[in-house]
This record gives sequence, C-alpha cells and structure tokens, in this order.
Amino acid sequence: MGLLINGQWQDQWYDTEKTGGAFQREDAQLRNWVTATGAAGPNGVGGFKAESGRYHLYVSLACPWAHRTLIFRQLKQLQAHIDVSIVSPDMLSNGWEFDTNHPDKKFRSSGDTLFGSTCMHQIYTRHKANYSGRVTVPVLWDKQQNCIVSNESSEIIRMMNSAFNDLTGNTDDYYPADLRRQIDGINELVYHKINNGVYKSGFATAADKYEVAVSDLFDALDSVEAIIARQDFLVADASGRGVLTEADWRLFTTLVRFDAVYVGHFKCNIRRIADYPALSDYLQRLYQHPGIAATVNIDHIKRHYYYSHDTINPTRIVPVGPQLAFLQD
Ligand SMILES: N[C@@H](CCC(=O)N[C@@H](CS)C(=O)NCC(=O)O)C(=O)O
Repeated sequence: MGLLINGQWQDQWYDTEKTGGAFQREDAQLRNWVTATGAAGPNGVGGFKAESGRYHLYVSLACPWAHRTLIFRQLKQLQAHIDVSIVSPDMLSNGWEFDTNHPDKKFRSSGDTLFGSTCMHQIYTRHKANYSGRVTVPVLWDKQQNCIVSNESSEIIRMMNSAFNDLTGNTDDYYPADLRRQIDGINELVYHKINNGVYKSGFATAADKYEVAVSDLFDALDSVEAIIARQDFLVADASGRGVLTEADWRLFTTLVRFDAVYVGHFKCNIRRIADYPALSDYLQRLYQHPGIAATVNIDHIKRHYYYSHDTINPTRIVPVGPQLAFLQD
C-alpha cells in the first residue's frame, strides 16, 4: 500500500502519527461530473457528457466505496454503457494491481481491460504524469479525454443515478428531490460513524482513538437498527413509509462486510450485525434486491482485508468463517 508523490510510487502505510493514532481519510482529489448535457456538475469542470461506451469504471470487489458504484451500475442498467475493470483483492507494496495469473482463480483480476496496466497507480499517472496522492478505487475514466473524471464514489453514484437516464430509459431515482434533506442527514451519520467508522476503529494505532471510534460506531448502529425496526428503509416519505434510496445502498456496503471482516479484523466486536434483528432482515432484503447479489464477492472481501493489511494481521491467514445468513437463505 502506498501513494504517488510527483508521479513516483512510494510504498507507505497510513501515517497516524500526526493525529495521535487516529485514522484520517483524505478527501478525493478528482471531482468532475458526468452530466446529461456535458455541463459542469455541482463541482469541477464541464465537458463530460453522458454517452454510451465513453466511460470506464475501475473497481475493487473488496472495497465498500467502489461497491457503491457497482450497485448503481446494476440498479440503473448501465452495464452495456459503462464497462469495468476489477483489480486483484491483494493490495500489497504496489497498491492495487491487475494480476490475471493468480494461482487461485477466484482471486484473479479482470486485468485492466482498457490499457493493460499492471498497477492502478499507472491509471493515475496516465491521467497526470506528476500526480501526487493516494491511489484509490473507484475511478471513473473518460476514454474520450483520456483522463479521470472522478475518484469519489459518493459523486459517481449521483451521476449514475440521473445523468444516463435518456440513454437507458431507467428513471428510478435514489436521490429524489423531496427526500434529499433526510438522505443527506442519514448519510452524514452513516458515513462518519459507520462507513468510515469501521476504518477509524481498524486503522487506529492508539487504544483511546480506537475506543472512541468503536463506541461511536455501535451507537450509530443502534440508531439505524431503531429506524429499520419501524420502517423498511432509512428514509421515509410524508406518510411514514420507508423509501429505498441511496442512503440504504451506502449503508449496505458496510453491513455486508461487517460480520465477515470488520468484527474480527477491525475489532468492531461489541455486537455483530447478526445480533441486530431489524438490520439482519434489512441486509438480507437488500442483498436479495434484483442484481445486487452479483455485486457481492465475499471471497475478494475477506481476502483483501485479511491478506493485505499485514500491520493488523501479520500471518495473513484468512478466517474460514463465519457463516453468513444472508448468503444462505
Ligand atoms: N473517498 C473515496 C475513498 C475511496 C477509498 O479510500 N478506497 C480504498 C479502498 S477500500 C482505497 O483505494 N484505498 C487505497 C489507499 O488508501 O491507498 C471514495 O469514496 O471514493
């Protein structure tokens, strides 16, 4: 794992020294938007019109942020319009790689089907030769301008939600105008305390920082359990009926990894999702939503975390369990 400094790859783990042992996620740097007309989006520059076959998505099947974009590609029927390259689950000294020869077939990458790169950092230096920063997935690449449009998943899913509607005819809306305030409010809680909360727990290098993160995480899980116990989804319409929105998909990608990885590897072990009746049922319902199970790869998920983070798991042994109810029923 590492980062680019002036276009040069440096193998370097997260620096938690300057924050007294707390993990701090850096903001994504590349923040343009694909829009229906090519006009600029809420931030960044214009020039990225929604067109079939023009954009390419780089993802890891292990990564919860990249997973959001794969889910929206399914939900919004973008498979024929946006193609995908999948990195290897192991993220070692070269960062994300495209290993198409792994001895175990289930851990093979699709390869970089656009350029045949061996490492993801080559995509960032193709975008900008002297790029400095972390090399993260997901990345949305523009084949026409030969550059990265965005490496921020929360914005990529918003583009997918609406920019391509004229091409696909799919007008399902996971960020409807009348529910935006509620969605934004839930996203704020879920992002800081749950999505990123598991990372703050797992990557902390000081006990006090870990303890704060893990207790915030479980307070937030208790809150979302209470919401889901009274309505089907996180956000409700004026009549109090739950409506499926992006807020649910953003929570889903953490829940689906929780009992398999975060409980053990990241020490998020006050409770399991299996101990929350409403969240367990909700996780299963979302998993069974058409097209979603195909986006979940538990093998890549477990392998990535337990094998890549040798500062946390030096033996790199990947646990066999647990049995996950949502996969079985
Ligand atoms: N803000 C980004 C975060 C993406 C992110 O941190 N991805 C992780 C994978 S789970 C990554 O690529 N990490 C590599 C690194 O930090 O060096 C987003 O949501 O798109």
